[in-house]
Amino acid sequence: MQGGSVKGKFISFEGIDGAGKSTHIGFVADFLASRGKTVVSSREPGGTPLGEKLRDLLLHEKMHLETEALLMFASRREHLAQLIEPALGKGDWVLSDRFTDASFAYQSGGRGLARAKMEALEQWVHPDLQPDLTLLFDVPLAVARQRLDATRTLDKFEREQADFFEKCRSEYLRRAAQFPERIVVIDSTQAIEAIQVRLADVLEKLL
Ligand SMILES: Nc1ncnc2c1ncn2[C@@H]1O[C@H](COP(=O)(O)OP(=O)(O)OP(=O)(O)O)[C@@H](O)[C@H]1O
Ligand SMILES: Cc1cn([C@H]2C[C@H](O)[C@@H](COP(=O)(O)O)O2)c(=O)[nH]c1=O
Repeated sequence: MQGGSVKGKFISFEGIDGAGKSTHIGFVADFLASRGKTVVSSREPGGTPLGEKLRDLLLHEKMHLETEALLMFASRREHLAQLIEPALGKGDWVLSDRFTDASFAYQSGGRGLARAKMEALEQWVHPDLQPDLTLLFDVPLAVARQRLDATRTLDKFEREQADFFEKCRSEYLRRAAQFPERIVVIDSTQAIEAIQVRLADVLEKLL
């Protein structure tokens, strides 16, 4: 799924807020390191100094939905140029807490921006590169809300209503059905240990 000169592997982590992505990134990094891989963990929006400034705006400022989509892809463009592509070129494994599936889920699914606009941005920003594997942590909304409420001060996205997240989740699942060779759906209602057994099984197949 990657461009010709790329040597490492690229794994993205997706799911609605509170689904449990971040909890498992450390496990995946340790698992891959134990198999001799050099691992770079990052996130979107963010992952570079400029991307982190954009993240701060995106998570805290109200803006037009097209501005939001464009800034997500601006952050992504920088992330690809500064971190993802150089790391893959060196043979490193890149783990990204979210990538373009999140834009489809949140800006198209949640906010209602036409999918064709998202596809155009994707074609512009990374026409020849997709993750080798996307782990989609899927939970019913009520479970995600309960986990979030227990832990933190909510950002702009996390304060959205239930309907918004139902639409984000539906779009994620629609994309999983569209790209079954890339996106693996993980039932994130399971206990953390059971999820890790499943992750190890999925990762073995990528090594
Ligand atoms: N399988 C699980 N069972 C029980 N609790 C879990 C599970 N997975 C994650 N949690 C807990 O849920 C909370 C949210 O998890 P986490 O931060 O990993 O979610 P996230 O998907 O990364 O959220 P966000 O996208 O908002 O950053 C944390 O307190 C975490 O310990
Ligand atoms: C990449 C990307 C992210 N988002 C949203 C999804 C989340 O609510 C936040 C990031 O917060 P997290 O705690 O690091 O998951 O940003 C989005 O709407 N569109 C995107 O492309």
